[in-house]
This record gives sequence, C-alpha cells and structure tokens, in this order.
Amino acid sequence: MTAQILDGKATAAAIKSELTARVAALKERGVTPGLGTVLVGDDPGSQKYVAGKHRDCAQVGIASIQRELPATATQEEIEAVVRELNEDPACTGYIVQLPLPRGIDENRILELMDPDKDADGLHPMNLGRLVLNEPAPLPCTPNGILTLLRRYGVEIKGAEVVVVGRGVTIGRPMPLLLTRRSENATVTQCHTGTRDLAAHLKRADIVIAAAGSPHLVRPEDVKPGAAVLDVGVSRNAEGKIMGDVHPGVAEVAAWISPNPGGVGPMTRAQLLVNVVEAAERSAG
Ligand SMILES: Nc1nc(=O)c2c([nH]1)NC[C@@H]1CN(c3ccc(C(=O)N[C@@H](CCC(=O)O)C(=O)O)cc3)C=[N+]21
Repeated sequence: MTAQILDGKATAAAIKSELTARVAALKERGVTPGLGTVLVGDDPGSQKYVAGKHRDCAQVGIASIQRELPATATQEEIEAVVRELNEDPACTGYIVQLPLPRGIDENRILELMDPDKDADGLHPMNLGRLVLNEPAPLPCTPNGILTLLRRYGVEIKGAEVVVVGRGVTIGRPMPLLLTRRSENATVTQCHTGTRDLAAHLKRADIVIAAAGSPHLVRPEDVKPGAAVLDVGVSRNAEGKIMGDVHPGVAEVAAWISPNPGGVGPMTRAQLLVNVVEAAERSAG
C-alpha cells in the first residue's frame, strides 16, 4: 500500500476559486484587494516565487503591486519602499521577500511594516497576537499545512505531532497553531540539538519536516499510517533539489505531501487568504 497524496496543488486551486468569489464581492462594495511584493536583488529562486504570487493574484482578481530593488539597495532605500506601501491605500497587504541581502537588518524592516498589511503573518506584532490567542493574519506555511490536513480529513485533535525544525517561518509558529484549543494536538519540536530524532519520529501520527536536511526522515523512522509532510528544500552535493523526506516513506505512511506540489502551493494560497481577509476587515 502506498500513501495517499496530500495534493497541495489541487487544494490550493480549490481555495483560489473560493477566493475569487470573495474578491468579486469586495469589488461590488468598492474595495479591490492589492498585494504588494518587495523583492531585493536578483536571486532567480526569489524572482520565480514572487512571479508565482503575482500569477495567483491575477487568477483571483487581486491587484498586483511590484517593487524591485537592486542587490546593492541600502537599508534606508528598502525602508523607504516599506513606508510607501504602508501609506498606499491600493496596497491592502504586502510581503517583503526573504531572505534580504547580507548586511540588511531584516528584523528592522519587518518591524517597520504596518501589521495590518502583513500578508505573511510574520510581523512581530502578529506573532505576538498568535501567542496571545488574539486574531491575526496567520503565518502562511503553517496555516497552509493545517488547511491541507483538514481537507484530507487527517485527525489533528489529540494527534502526536513532531515538527522538525525551528525556523521563523515554519518551525517556530507551527506548534503555536497546532496547540490552540481549536486544534488540540500534542506537539514535540525537534531540531539539530535533538538527541534521538528517530525515537520521536517513530511515535508521531503527523510529521512536519521543515529542517532543510536532505532525506532526514527515513522510512524506518515512520510509524505505519502516519501523515508525513515534506516542507524542506535543500540541495545535495550534486546540486539536486531534495526534500526532507526519503521517497521510501510513501510505502509506510498513510498520507504524504510531496515536494513540489504539496505545501508550496498551499503557502501561496494562504497568502491570498490573508490579503483578502485584510481587505474584508478594512471594508468593515
Ligand atoms: N516574505 C516571504 N514570504 C514567503 O512566503 C517566502 C519568502 N519570503 N521567501 C522564500 C520562501 C519560499 N516560499 C515558497 C512558496 C511557494 C513555493 C511553491 O509554490 N513551490 C511549488 C513549485 C514552484 C515552482 O516550481 O514554480 C511547489 O512546491 O509545488 C515555494 C516556495 C515562500 N517563501
């Protein structure tokens, strides 16, 4: 038996078609949601992600506002663009594509953003709201993971979940979402300092692998019937793109999210959800 695919691409498409109707309703009321992106430098990967976000916007009727700065941009120049988007009424939500070039104080840029326009849900105010159980735009990748699990009927309530990784975009916020009363999962957070990762993985009903370590999750470490989500991307010695999950895991798990085609498209869909919700809030 091979695992059922948690198809992020198809699920994201369904979410986008729901959003299209909500965007149309907003437009009837005179509000056009607009997503801004700030891209600094010429990293081909970042350019590709940002282009994908604008393609998604066009599909659902969200206006696109693109700001591009050269890799040589200064802290002040980037901050000026952030201030401009904070003031721009056509921009109802925006993101600053990460990572920023070396030498730029990323956290200072994020703090300068208007938290009500934070489409990523990564502004310190919104991360704080998440900790305090107050309404806030949610971090896109963790929220995309939850949405994917729900749509496929994977039981979250009471589940033993192992999150591998402690990055700001996934590893740290993921347990905050999973341990809300509405989710009620039990979470173990593993990282490079974890003594016996395999022992933790073996007990997990749901594994969320976001470590960026090629094939870290091996078939022999996974409990039969588990759901395994591959969120990692890294390159092996030959430069080949690798996920965090060994392909053999598909023979042990009951559900698996592939990479690509899994959590990536869900991240983009949740970004659009945050933009639409912010516009709905501002429309009153
Ligand atoms: N402020 C900020 N917010 C982010 O959300 C953000 C960021 N910075 N920096 C970089 C990472 C990376 N990221 C991805 C999103 C979607 C795919 C995605 O959709 N991938 C497709 C494949 C894409 C393709 O091949 O064209 C897939 O997994 O199927 C990938 C990567 C968002 N990030």
